[in-house]
Amino acid sequence: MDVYGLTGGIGSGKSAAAEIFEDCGIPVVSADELSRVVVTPGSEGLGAVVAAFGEGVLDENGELNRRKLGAVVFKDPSLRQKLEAILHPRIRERFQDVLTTLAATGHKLVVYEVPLLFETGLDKQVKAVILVSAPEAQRIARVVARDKLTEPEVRARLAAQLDDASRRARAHFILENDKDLAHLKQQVLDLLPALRSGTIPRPAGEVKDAAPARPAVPPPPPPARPAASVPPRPPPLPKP
Ligand SMILES: CC(C)(COP(=O)(O)OP(=O)(O)OC[C@H]1O[C@@H](n2cnc3c(N)ncnc32)[C@H](O)[C@@H]1O)[C@@H](O)C(=O)NCCC(=O)NCCS
Ligand SMILES: Nc1ncnc2c1ncn2[C@@H]1O[C@H](COP(=O)(O)OP(=O)(O)OP(=O)(O)O)[C@@H](O)[C@H]1O
Repeated sequence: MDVYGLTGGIGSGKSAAAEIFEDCGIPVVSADELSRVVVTPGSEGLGAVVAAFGEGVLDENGELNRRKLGAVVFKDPSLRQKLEAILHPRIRERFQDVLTTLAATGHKLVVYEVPLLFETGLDKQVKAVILVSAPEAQRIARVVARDKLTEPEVRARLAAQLDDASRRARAHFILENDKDLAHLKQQVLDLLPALRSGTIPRPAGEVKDAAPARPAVPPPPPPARPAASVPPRPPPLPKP
């Protein structure tokens, strides 16, 4: 089964692109969603988070207070790494379970939406990387408008992620999401034949760094002068 990684910085439009893939009948698994599944109340994952960060990260219903935990871990890289060390192996395990189920139901390809695809080295394990890209200011404005995070909170997450230029250099396909959703949708539709056939271009960074390619067919030699163009020798002069 072919796994395509879908990634991008915060607010780039990963979920928007994921929805379009799903509308096209391609299953999408979201690492953000799995990161919620592994900390549901009563789960072993939530127990591990509480053991590491204390009961203070739970709300009155015993659920993880994600905003509170986010405020803690995005201020301190060592605490963020501590949380990632708890959650990432559990997310990976869950993903393998979902993959097994999808393969058993006859699916040939799946899109895995992972914000930290490059940061976790997962880009090396997928068939190809699809990047959703948009200018930083636009991404911040979108997330703030979504009313989920404040601008300083978004900036703190940005700081914990790879920059977009590095992502662009390493992605096989780039969806430019700096216009409306119809523009994004058209790019996803244009991408489908390549994903279905497995035709993967080289990342822009690799192409730029590579030695100039030799022409596939050497240029033809210059044409030989046609014999007919040689003026005929004049007949020998009569002997005196
Ligand atoms: C800190 C948590 C509880 C905050 O939860 P919250 O509901 O506010 O955010 P959510 O999980 O929906 O993530 C929203 C976006 O934040 C960014 N983000 C999330 N985790 C991280 C991280 N560890 N590093 C950088 N950016 C991150 C991503 O762009 C993501 O799409 C949560 O993000 C979390 O558990 N993070 C650690 C797990 C992780 O690395 N998840 C990313 C998927 S691999
Ligand atoms: N092309 C677009 N035009 C207008 N709004 C958009 C566009 N793309 C995405 N949005 C909106 O911007 C917000 C962020 O998009 P989305 O949630 O898809 O990003 P994301 O990369 O999944 O974000 P996060 O990293 O926070 O999970 C959403 O409210 C979404 O509806």
